[in-house]
Amino acid sequence: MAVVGDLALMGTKISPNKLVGNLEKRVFGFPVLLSSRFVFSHGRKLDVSKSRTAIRAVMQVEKIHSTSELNEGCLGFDVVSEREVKEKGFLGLRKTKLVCTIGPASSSLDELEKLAIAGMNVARLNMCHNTREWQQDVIRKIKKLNQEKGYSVAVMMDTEGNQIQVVDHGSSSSVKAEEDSIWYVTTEKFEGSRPFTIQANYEDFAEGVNPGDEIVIDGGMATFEVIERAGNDLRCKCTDSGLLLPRAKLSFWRDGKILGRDYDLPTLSAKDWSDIAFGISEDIDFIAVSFVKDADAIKHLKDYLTTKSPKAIKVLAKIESLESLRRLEEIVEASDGIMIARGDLGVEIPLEQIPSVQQDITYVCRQLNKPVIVASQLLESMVEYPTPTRAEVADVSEAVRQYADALMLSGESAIGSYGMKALSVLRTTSTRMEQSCREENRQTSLHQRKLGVSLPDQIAEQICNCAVEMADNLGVDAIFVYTRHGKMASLLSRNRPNPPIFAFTNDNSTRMALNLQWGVTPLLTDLSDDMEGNVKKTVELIKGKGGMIKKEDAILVVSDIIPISTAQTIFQSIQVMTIS
Ligand SMILES: Nc1ncnc2c1ncn2[C@@H]1O[C@H](COP(=O)(O)OP(=O)(O)O)[C@@H](O)[C@H]1O
Ligand SMILES: C=C(OP(=O)(O)O)C(=O)O
Ligand SMILES: [K+]
Ligand SMILES: [Mg+2]
Repeated sequence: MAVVGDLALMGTKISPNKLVGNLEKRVFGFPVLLSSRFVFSHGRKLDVSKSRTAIRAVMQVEKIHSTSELNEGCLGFDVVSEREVKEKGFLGLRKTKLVCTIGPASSSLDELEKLAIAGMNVARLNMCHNTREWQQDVIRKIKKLNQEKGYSVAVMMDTEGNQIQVVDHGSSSSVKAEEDSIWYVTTEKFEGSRPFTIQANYEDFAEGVNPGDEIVIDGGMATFEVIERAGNDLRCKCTDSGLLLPRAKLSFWRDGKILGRDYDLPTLSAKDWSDIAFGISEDIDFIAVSFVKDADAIKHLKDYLTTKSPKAIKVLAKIESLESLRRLEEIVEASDGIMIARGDLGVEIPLEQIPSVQQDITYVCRQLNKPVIVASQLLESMVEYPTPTRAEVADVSEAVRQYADALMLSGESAIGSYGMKALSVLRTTSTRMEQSCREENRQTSLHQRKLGVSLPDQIAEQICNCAVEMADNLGVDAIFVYTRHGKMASLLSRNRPNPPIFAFTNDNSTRMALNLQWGVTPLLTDLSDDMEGNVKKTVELIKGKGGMIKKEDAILVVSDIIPISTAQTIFQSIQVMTIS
């Protein structure tokens, strides 16, 4: 190993241009066997308040050895990504992650495996539907497929929540409300259906509603005008005819504005807590919390999970109400990720606001480095038909262009006959748009807010920003990151690099959590404090897979492996190597 340069920088600001400039001079001047390496090191005793602390950036050029004394080990490459790399090469890997809601149409082992093969990264169980036994059976089937067949599908539980704005007309199919017909909305509970009667699921649903107010069903499926209020019940006239579906959602409007209603109900109901306990015992990976109002419920759940769950379950907040939009930043900060639940959001805010709200939420999530899922009605027509509408394809493309981390199917995969086809539309549409974004170099216009407060966090962030700029400028084939908790992988992903990010971790919950992160392929492997050894070992293991990594492929390596022993120095580094 020859140290060819040594520069000491004051503070944490390191110009990416300078790094890239140096790298180009060095790397391209050397034969392919040589690699260039930047090491930023800092001791644990560094005091953040002392901003003048010098950080040494040591530039080294070393020969990558192809040694035979590698640690024994294996590489948890899921079968789907492995096949995709072999078929399409590193740059052909899809970046946008796919979530599928599992329902009666997709719950058999066979159907689940088909979805896994077609690219499902996360399976979602909506706790509004079906029984505990059914849910348990689905979760166990997914775990079985992962274990026995080498898939890596994470499991997400989506809480029922206190869904108060739900009404039912007592029939399992839709009912048409004709213009001028008179209907009753009642809190009375009865079995079966009564003509022109809708049951509300919450006693006080009519609180504060006056005659003349409008009731809008499912964001515009049908509209009623309130004629009279009698106790808790409402007598209404249909002013815009349309369909009432089972479990329809409603909103109240006055003078063209939605009535924001503050029901004093906890975000997580007693049933939700019981479902969460069940989820922990079934080793699920994500909990998506419905109808989040503020950060408190998220913090509460995260505290609860810290004491009750042996592994790190990630908590996602669903943005689907006016309240959650008003407190967006605090909710995003408190959670591990966000779902833009456009179904209910479209009931709570005017539909025409959904596209801009979606854009705002995806932007805030990227700034605060939290993965974001765009959900609901992406390919709704495919619940019935084998092809999507052109408008649906355009909607999916736009979500990908906004760099959402993940796209979600609901009824398309839960009850539709064309779940597999819908998933393949998401796959091909996202791959196409990702390619356009790369060609246009769109990610260079991303402005990332500085996140890190402590010096180590600032260093990690700067390293990842620089690493991605280098990776894109150099046109490397892949980025390798060695990470225990996934932090560096997510900071790299946040910059939406052109090459794929392979995240090597020794923690299965990190691996599963990274399933939602744009452009990251998580791999499970044992890691040691010896970075050199980790890199050599994983490169050899990938080489051993055959047909994946080629001679002269350039790999950019980032590491944040923090030594278990606190006495040791933390090494965070960017290294570029060429495969020999
Ligand atoms: N586990 C399930 N069992 C039965 N039906 C389900 C299940 N999950 C979802 N569905 C069906 O798929 C539709 C779309 O799913 P989703 O968007 O999650 O629910 P919802 O429409 O209730 O918000 C639901 O309306 C429901 O008919
Ligand atoms: C995803 C959503 O939530 P759910 O399907 O649970 O209503 C939504 O409202 O868009
Ligand atoms: K739900
Ligand atoms: Mg919802």
